[in-house]
Amino acid sequence: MSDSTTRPGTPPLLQLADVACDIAGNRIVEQVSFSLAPGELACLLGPSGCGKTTLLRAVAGFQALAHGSIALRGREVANVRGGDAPERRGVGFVFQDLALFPHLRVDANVGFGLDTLARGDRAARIDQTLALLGLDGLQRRFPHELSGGQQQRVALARSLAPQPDLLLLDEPFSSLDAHLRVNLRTELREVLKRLGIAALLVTHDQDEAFGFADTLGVMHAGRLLQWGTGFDVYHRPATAFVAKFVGEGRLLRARVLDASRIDTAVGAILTPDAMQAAPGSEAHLLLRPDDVRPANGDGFETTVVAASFRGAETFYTLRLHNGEEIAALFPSHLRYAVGQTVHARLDLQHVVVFAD
Ligand SMILES: Nc1ncnc2c1ncn2[C@@H]1O[C@H](COP(=O)(O)OP(=O)(O)OP(=O)(O)O)[C@@H](O)[C@H]1O
Repeated sequence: MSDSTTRPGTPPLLQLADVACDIAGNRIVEQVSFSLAPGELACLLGPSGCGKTTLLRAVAGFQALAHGSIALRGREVANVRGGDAPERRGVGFVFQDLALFPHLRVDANVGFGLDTLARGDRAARIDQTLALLGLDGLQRRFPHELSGGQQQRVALARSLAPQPDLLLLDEPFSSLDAHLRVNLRTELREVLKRLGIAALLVTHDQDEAFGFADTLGVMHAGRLLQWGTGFDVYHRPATAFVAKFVGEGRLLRARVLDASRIDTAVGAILTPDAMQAAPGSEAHLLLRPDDVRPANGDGFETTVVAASFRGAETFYTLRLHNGEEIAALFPSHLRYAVGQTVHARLDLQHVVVFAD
């Protein structure tokens, strides 16, 4: 797995080496290795139950390792024999159940981890952090006097106030409506970038992952399948699972013709990398909706199976002559009815083929 974040000479901020975790005798996380550079924002993305939270808890120090090791700032903090307690790791965290102290006002909640600061510095830090998150003037409120979005901001402020160099976030926006979610993740990204704080955020929402992170880690069944930029994960998915899970797309059946060509229901396709698979063997070609364009009479014939208007674009499901279906995103001024014949062509910027 590529590890583009480590610069020679400087240890990564966080490094996981071949980490495995067991819960109740079951292997929940397996063979996970990646590293995070100072200030880097990363997301762990994957379906429910794939082990994202367990991995985050292992980094925080709430989950023991069954194998491998975790290092922070070049120093090992956990291995199979045990590890540093969470409070000794110097990382901030915001978990799903954000759990503000209900009996403490906002300023006391945010100042909770600031015992080592002098009184005046502590008050200044609380005010600065609240201002950063747009919470000016709410210092004296109790949590129950705040909206859900404000409570979420206070929880973020509390974790940011000690100025950790790494923040761990488990679905921190899950209780917010779609609009607040986008606003808060955009603001949080800006704040973290401004302060140079790295973050590892767990989500099963790919828009959130694309919008927040520099680097995405896609997990499935306890394993990290790919660790890379959003662009790479989308356009150069490492496995068929990543291709299907991230973005909309279909895998079209293909047959290897020779080292540089495959045959599909829409004709022969040139592959950029030499095909390792033997001629005649089965493979699959990834087609994203943005790989399919309308064509004027040329191209291949399809039948519209479903159309979903999305404003600027319409998302179509198109059936090919052999019954296979592909997805297409066309400008919405082109209107095709279900059952209509539509000519389409491929405009493949990245040809992704998975050998079976
Ligand atoms: N305390 C526990 N006891 C038993 N099984 C557990 C426990 N905690 C987690 N698991 C199991 O471990 C697996 C991974 O859980 P985890 O919470 O890490 O997944 P996740 O990817 O974060 O899921 P989600 O997106 O739904 O939060 C699941 O199958 C879950 O049922």
